[in-house]
Amino acid sequence: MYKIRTYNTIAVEGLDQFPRAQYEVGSEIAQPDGILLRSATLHDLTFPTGLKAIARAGAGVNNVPVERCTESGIVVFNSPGANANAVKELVMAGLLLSSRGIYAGLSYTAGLSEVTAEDMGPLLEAEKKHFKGQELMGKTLGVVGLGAIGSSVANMALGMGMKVIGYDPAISIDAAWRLPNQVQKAENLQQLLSRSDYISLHVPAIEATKNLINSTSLASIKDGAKLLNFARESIVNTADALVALNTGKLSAYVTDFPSPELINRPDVIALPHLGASTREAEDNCAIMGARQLIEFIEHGNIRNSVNFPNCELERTTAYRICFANQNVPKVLSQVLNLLAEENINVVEMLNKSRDNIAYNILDIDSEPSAEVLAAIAGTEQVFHLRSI
Ligand SMILES: NC(=O)C1=CN([C@@H]2O[C@H](COP(=O)(O)OP(=O)(O)OC[C@H]3O[C@@H](n4cnc5c(N)ncnc54)[C@H](O)[C@@H]3O)[C@@H](O)[C@H]2O)C=CC1
Ligand SMILES: O=C(O)CCC(=O)C(=O)O
Repeated sequence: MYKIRTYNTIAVEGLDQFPRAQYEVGSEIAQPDGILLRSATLHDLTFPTGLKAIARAGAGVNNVPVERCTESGIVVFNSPGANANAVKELVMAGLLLSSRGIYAGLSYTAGLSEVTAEDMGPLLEAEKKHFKGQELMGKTLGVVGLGAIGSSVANMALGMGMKVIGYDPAISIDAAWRLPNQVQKAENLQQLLSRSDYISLHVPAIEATKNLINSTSLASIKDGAKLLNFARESIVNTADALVALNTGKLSAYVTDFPSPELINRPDVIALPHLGASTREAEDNCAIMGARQLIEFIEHGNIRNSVNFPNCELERTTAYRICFANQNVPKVLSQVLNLLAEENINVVEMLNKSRDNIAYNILDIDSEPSAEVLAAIAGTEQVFHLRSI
């Protein structure tokens, strides 16, 4: 019986992927083979013995100690693109909320319950001047990070008649293909900031993006620009953003990651991390995460990992060995020799590497003995071995 520990509320559609005859799934499981989670932080987790993989039902893995997982041979997955549409739609709402008097107007009308039907019309017509906004059409949106969400946001904005400028120094080939050619390329962040009426952030929370938006970068923005942060709190220096709001340099800050000093300001739209909170996105992420765990646990296949090479081999025999090693010469040949000494034939194999990790899937024609498995596990540079 395999065991999956869940953190956070995971969509039932994802949990239903685990056949209950083979899997026990729950939030109280102590010695799991796999973990399926959303935003819960695992940084203080002591890895339970036997933990093989962690699947983040979502995009950002800043809540997972990825480096420590790699050192312990634990594969970490995310679900790329699975919630991109949900975030894009909320960015669209953020653009509109920061441009039109929607929130202030709603608050105003909510206080009119005592006004008579006769007085209502004239009153609204007299007061609406307080809630005038601006249109998005013709304005420039700067998109920082052109991955799954950023490229989708860029497309949406073009569809709304905006001009779009994008910045992503590490854009993937797939993401570049997804981008319409109307998206102008910024040579650097400063150029993007200086040309944008709206700036939307879609980068991961990593060391390189910490405080990406700070007093120095904010100095480059157009007076009165609006900033949208649906990425992570750490990407914007809140104190510096507040100064920019107070001086009018920024006219609005829309954030999915508010801190206390941002609450109850008319120029801040603060949401409780709602970017991916749609039924569709939660289903997509949970299903993707669950399937990735099942593939890995049952077959050693790796799809959408953030720390191991992706490596998938259709199963050709009843016996499969999967192992990871430091990406140096001769390790694979040593393992093949150990198998050959036991007269075990390799029917199919796949070897993939990523940075300093190599991962191997070997379909073999007979069951490996405990001795040969121990010899492989003891091979220098091998740090993860399973016989499935
Ligand atoms: N508010 C919410 O509920 C959600 C927030 N997110 C956040 O959005 C982030 C992005 O998500 P995806 O687009 O799905 O990820 P992605 O991996 O598809 O795209 C991220 C892009 O950022 C680029 N990038 C990295 N460093 C950069 C830098 N310094 N400057 C400019 N670009 C840089 C990468 O090259 C990549 O193209 C996630 O890491 C997560 O933190 C994601 C989903 C939901
Ligand atoms: O699970 C969630 O609601 C958060 C999603 C998110 O932030 C992400 O996918 O990076």
